Amino acid sequence: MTAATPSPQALRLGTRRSPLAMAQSGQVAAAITAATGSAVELVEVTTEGDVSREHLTQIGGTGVFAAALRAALLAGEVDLAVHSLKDLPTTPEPGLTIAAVPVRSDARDVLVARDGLTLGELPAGSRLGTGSPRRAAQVLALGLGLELEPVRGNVDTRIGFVHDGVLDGVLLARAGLIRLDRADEATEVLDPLQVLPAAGQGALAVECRADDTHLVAALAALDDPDTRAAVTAERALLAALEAGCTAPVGALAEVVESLDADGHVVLELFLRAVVAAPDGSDLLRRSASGPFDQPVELGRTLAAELLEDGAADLVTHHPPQPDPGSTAHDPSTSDLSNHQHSTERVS
Ligand SMILES: NCc1[nH]cc(CCC(=O)O)c1CC(=O)O
Repeated sequence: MTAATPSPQALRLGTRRSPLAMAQSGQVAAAITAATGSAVELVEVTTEGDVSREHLTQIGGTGVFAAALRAALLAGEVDLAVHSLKDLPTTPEPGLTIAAVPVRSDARDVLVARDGLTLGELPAGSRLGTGSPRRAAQVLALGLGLELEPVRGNVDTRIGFVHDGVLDGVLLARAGLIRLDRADEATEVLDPLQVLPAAGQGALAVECRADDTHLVAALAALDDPDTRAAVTAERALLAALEAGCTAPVGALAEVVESLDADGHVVLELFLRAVVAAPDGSDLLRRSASGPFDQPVELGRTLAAELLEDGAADLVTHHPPQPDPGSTAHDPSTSDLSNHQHSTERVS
């Protein structure tokens, strides 16, 4: 994807320069042009997350990708930006609005492993890379004896670790592979029954200045109400849990048809969630459904239930106490779980 020829009338779409960001920005730009007839040019915005070689959890986590794009929007340097919703902090940015949530791609995670292997086929001791405490915890909880290694870098870099034999596999979002036209490289699509995706995974947010009323109205053409309702429920759940717990969270809401008391078909949201101890030693799973038009209430209700179940205690999971005075190494404070104790969430 290359930047369009600059044109004074074109809408300026601020984007990170990673292949995935360029792909999804280009796809949204094409959809805007198709829906509104407006030309859209891509304007590269460098973010700290792209420049730094530090592990993402050490430079402030998920918000770094969004922050520079939001600053460029507020400064009037660009007119709109496309975010991966799962990378967008749950707190709204004053002065900006999410004008469209386009139709969601696949929300699920995938495994890209050597020799076409699935999780169940990988031998115990196999090493899997992920930068996501959520993915690590849920895969560890399967009890397969797999080892999880923190990795970062773009999709190409991470898959490269498998091709180069550095790792036996990596865990990624299927949506990213689809947008890069690489979905066929996955060796297994992980069932949400076992690995729930991040809140908002697979969905995009198109953000612009709230007072840019013409653009807000034009972008509404790209909005998908089902996706917006689902990710609103997932993000309300995440926001409510973030207030009281630092453990990794997975969440997936789907629009389902249900029958009301009179036998009429009504749309509902079905929300599933997991909160996991970072070492996978403990997981809380719950689901709930509610009216389509009350996604925030659904997310908050399910979060409250998970907190009642003890979600806030999961990150400080205490294995059986060693003998008093013992300085035995606690496996939950290994290098990997220290990364996972970050209060910032990564995918
Ligand atoms: N954390 C980085 C990130 N942000 C969005 C996606 C994929 C696309 C999406 O989930 O919308 C990815 C890559 C990945 O997790 O594999």
